Amino acid sequence: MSESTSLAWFRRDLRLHDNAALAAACDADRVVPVYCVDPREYGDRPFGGPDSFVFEKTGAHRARFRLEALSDLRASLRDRGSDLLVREGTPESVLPEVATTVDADVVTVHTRPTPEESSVESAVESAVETELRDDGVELRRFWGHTLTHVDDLPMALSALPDTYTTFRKAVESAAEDADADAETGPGSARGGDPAGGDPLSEPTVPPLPRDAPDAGDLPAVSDLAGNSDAEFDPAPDDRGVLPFDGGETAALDRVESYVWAGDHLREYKETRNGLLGADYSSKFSPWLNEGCLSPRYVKAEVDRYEDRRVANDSTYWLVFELRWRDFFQFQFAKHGSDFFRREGIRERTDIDWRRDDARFERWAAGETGIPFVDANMRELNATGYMSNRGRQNAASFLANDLRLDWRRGAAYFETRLVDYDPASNYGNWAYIAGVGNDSRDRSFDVRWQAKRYDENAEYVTTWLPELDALPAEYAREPWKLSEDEQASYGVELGVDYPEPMVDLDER
Ligand SMILES: Cc1cc2nc3c(=O)[nH]c(=O)nc-3n(C[C@H](O)[C@H](O)[C@H](O)COP(=O)(O)OP(=O)(O)OC[C@H]3O[C@@H](n4cnc5c(N)ncnc54)[C@H](O)[C@@H]3O)c2cc1C
Repeated sequence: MSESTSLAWFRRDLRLHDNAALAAACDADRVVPVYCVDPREYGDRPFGGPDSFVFEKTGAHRARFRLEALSDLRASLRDRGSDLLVREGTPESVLPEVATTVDADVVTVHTRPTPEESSVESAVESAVETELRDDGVELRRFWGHTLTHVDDLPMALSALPDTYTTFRKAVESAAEDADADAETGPGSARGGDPAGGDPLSEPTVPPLPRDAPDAGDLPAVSDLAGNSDAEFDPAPDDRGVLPFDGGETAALDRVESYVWAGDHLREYKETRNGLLGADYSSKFSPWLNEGCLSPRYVKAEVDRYEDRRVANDSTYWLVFELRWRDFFQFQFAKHGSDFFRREGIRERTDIDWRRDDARFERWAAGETGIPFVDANMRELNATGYMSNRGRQNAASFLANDLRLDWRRGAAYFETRLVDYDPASNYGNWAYIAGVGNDSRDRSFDVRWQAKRYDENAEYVTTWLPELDALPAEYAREPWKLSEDEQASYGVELGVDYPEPMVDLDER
């Protein structure tokens, strides 16, 4: 009998642990792991219909992180006698060719609910059907990037509640019922993934077949993100919260150091709104979004921590936040590309969104004259990361104070964020702009927020050293300085630091 062969198509699931697609691929006798560097994910892209603008799809921070993650995955596979084939090209052109070369029977992949990702899957599916029909090759999709498996949702996707609290309560209660079932009897029969809520263990990956083509080289950051990040300096900025090394190895190290060695999980709920330093929040997001870390693995570590150390509001809250992540993933599965419309899923046509390139550029560069917004934008530009508190304020300022098309801000985040995910990013932006999953006013009073979360102006002066000489109140609100005070502190508004773009007193 001839041996069976599978292609394990890696995308944003760059890990060996809890990887349903890889585990299924490893049921075959021979496995060829492949990654496609898809040119559509890089370079300049238009966005937004008639009023369209151009933005760079993947900036240097995320490109760097992704390449490190690929290199780490390749090293792990090589340690196990396998390898990772890396090809530049669209998956629908690369995969049929590799499948033919190694005589594959099946291609396994993790499916994604977001429109661009799922259209690539469809293109691969039809290429495989058209080109490899006589060979009987099939594309098998697996769900593997959320905490709750799609098959375990307590409702159909079409009936998914559009408010987070209703969603969360339903999912929490279903998870409790499943736990009770697991304790009292046989597990429920569920398709797709044998593990239920538990992470899958790493499969045994067979050696790379001898007839597999050459593994190929990884591209350089400059090959992928050469445009708007011409000044990108791969050396980490020492003001950044973490260096964010890409890859599963660094991801598991971060879980170990945040949860166990540093013992930070016990106070996560109290510290999570911080702005400075490595440990006010988990910083798991880049690894979760490139798939170096599975959310089910994180939840299993939280459970273990609750058993061994403490179960409190903080341990609950980390999982609560992971459910927010799930919420937006499932929302995209329900509403699809409606999320990218300016009117959003709520079809709001009553907001007068403006286009003003100069004002947008000031926001993007961190030159608005509002220190709390500027410091956050400069952190994003320098490091690819911004805290959740910062994202809420920077997004709200663009959407609700400047009233610029919120999607342009979201697209800017898409370029820059090291942890960008379409559902988390556009879902949160739409929410704050008032066109997403909440009918309440979600705008932020940026002055109040700065006072509440950066009272001593430590954060703003870290990223705006030109305000360092000022007392905290003025560093937060430099427009209050009289001319005499500007002279005495040596900070001239309009010269050393911009005049504010809007009068926040008129809010
Ligand atoms: C305008 C805006 C854009 C955003 N864009 C992204 C994005 O592209 N990618 C992204 O992962 N997160 C995004 N977020 C959510 C959140 O800001 C980040 O997940 C968080 O700051 C990452 O840091 P952390 O891992 O330390 O978070 P923690 O506070 O430690 O939270 C743990 C995990 O929970 C998840 N999470 C927490 N808050 C949210 C949330 N509001 N929505 C979805 N998931 C959440 C993340 O996976 C995070 O890693 C955005 C938020 C806003 C307001």
